[in-house]
Amino acid sequence: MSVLVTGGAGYIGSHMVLALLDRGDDEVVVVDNLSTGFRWAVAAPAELVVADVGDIEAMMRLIERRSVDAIIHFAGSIVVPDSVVDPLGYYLNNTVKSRALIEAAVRCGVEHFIFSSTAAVYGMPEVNPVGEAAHLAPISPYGSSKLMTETMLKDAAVAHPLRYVALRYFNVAGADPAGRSGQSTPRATHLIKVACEAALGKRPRLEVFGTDYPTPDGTCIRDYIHVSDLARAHLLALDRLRAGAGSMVLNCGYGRGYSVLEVIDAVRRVSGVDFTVDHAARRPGDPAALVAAADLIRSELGWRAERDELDVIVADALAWERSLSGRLSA
Ligand SMILES: NC(=O)c1ccc[n+]([C@@H]2O[C@H](COP(=O)([O-])OP(=O)(O)OC[C@H]3O[C@@H](n4cnc5c(N)ncnc54)[C@H](O)[C@@H]3O)[C@@H](O)[C@H]2O)c1
Ligand SMILES: O=c1ccn([C@@H]2O[C@H](COP(=O)(O)OP(=O)(O)O[C@H]3O[C@H](CO)[C@@H](O)[C@H](O)[C@H]3O)[C@@H](O)[C@H]2O)c(=O)[nH]1
Repeated sequence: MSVLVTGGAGYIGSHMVLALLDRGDDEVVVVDNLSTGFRWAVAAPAELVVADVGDIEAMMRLIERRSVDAIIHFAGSIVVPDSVVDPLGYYLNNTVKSRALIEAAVRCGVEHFIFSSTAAVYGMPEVNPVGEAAHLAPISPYGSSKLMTETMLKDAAVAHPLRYVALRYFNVAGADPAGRSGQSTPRATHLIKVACEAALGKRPRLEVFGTDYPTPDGTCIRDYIHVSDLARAHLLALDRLRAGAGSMVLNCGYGRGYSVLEVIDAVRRVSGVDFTVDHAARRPGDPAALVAAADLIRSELGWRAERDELDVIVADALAWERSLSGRLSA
């Protein structure tokens, strides 16, 4: 039996492949169209198939050839502001193509499906920490495209012998502690990555988007989760599904938030570099605070955080950023 990891050449997917291989699950096949991922990010002996998850026939052939019993679906488009500019592109890549993949799974009898959802399904939550039962009101096409996939999975799981876990990631950060993978996308927009680039002189400065939010220091608060802790949550979800558990929707965060200024302090502290920080206008669509209620994932999966110190997340991200320059041309 193989695990199919879509988007396994990308940031989080490449850590998932490492987590599977590290625990001895060697039958791993990756599907990635390399639109933002990297061939080198797929660790051996995982097989990389360069294909599009929307190609239902190709997905069915692959599922049959590798006897896939579980799909972990990371492939997608991820930049929230881009989704506002190109909503139909986001609905195509995230929703329409996920529908094709789910149909391939159903037609081939794959019973276990894990989906990368997002805290963006909550929009601007009225209460923090935000629980899984909170009102779902995405404010971007990106968040809507992910919520629509959650809905398809919910309905498909009623009609077919398919069980799924939708994991709603909060802000994913950090890198493999052993230095084998990390966030590599050029022109990244994520705060910790951008701050590490500024600390290493790859950017002239960091801009703080908004200092007048109703938070203690006026900047936005987010729940940053280490990518290795997140990958481990997927392993546990996979084990639960294979053991017969029912479908679940779970937040992935630590339940603790840090402001933009606290993150900048951590990057300055860990790097020892006092890089330039400018105050800028609010970025459209940013909620003031987004922190996970993280009890359900602990009770349902027995998940425990291992790298939840902000300085550890930053140190891993910084180490990866230092090692990155030579790799991107590969
Ligand atoms: N990074 C975060 O903070 C975050 C937060 C919440 C949810 N997520 C979700 O996690 C998943 C992975 O995100 P990431 O940060 O690793 O992004 P990423 O861009 O590094 O990885 C996405 C991968 O999917 C591939 N891909 C995209 N469209 C494809 C398609 N149609 N067919 C085949 N491959 C395709 C890309 O080439 C890339 O390798 C995404 O679904 C994203 O929405 C990420
Ligand atoms: O140069 C920067 C970059 C970010 N920020 C701020 O930092 C915070 C975090 O921003 P970012 O790292 O871009 O993450 P989010 O916009 O919170 O979105 C991430 O986290 C969401 C879940 O919480 C996911 O759905 C998204 O895919 C993922 O990009 C926000 O307040 C931003 O305004 C800055 O001030 N300056």
